Amino acid sequence: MLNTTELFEQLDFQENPQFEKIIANLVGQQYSIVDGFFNESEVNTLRKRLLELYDQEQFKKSAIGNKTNELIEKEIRGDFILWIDEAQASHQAEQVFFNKINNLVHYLNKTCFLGILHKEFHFAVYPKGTYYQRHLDTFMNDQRRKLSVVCYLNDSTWRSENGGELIIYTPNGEVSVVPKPGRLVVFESQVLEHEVKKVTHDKRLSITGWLKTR
Ligand SMILES: O=C(O)CCC(=O)C(=O)O
Ligand SMILES: [Fe+2]
Repeated sequence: MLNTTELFEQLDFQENPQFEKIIANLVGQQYSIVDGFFNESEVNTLRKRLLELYDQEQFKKSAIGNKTNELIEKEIRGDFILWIDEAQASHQAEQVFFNKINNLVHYLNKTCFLGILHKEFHFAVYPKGTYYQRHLDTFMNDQRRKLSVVCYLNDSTWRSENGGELIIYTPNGEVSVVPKPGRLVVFESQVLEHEVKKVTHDKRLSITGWLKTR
């Protein structure tokens, strides 16, 4: 019998401990939290890019639904978003982001046969006082959303007192996630309800997206 490492060698495939952890977590508890998914310099590059686009007023009020079917509903969510078009992503920041995400997607498809064929990602800014009420990411019309992926781009001065925690409602209780820079959260879009608590200081910065089947 081959062990996993030998099997991967034969498949000309490099085992990735970080991705393995995500898979093990997803199998065991339907979500995974990975610190340092993006390193400090990558987070700085991404944050700078986000703020540049935000300052150019390219963001718009978020809506309920998906990219093609949006309904603005201020009571439910208060963030501002900008969809990222990967095909147009010429900037270094977007390339850093998609390189790593695409590696993860290839890994998931190869090792778990997840069949991820599409992705959609947006930058998000939650100004002070905003939140996103408890919801399921597939609630409107998108059953193709398989995994939700959130990556936090706040700077290192972000504190838990700033609010804006992500609460994931699991069968075993609530999990509270502080939006620390570089932290990635992945969870099953069709299964786990979640919410973003009100931001009480500063503005909360992130990239959120979905890995989708056909
Ligand atoms: O920013 C987060 O932590 C989660 C955002 C979210 O739930 C969403 O955009 O659907
Ligand atoms: Fe969500």
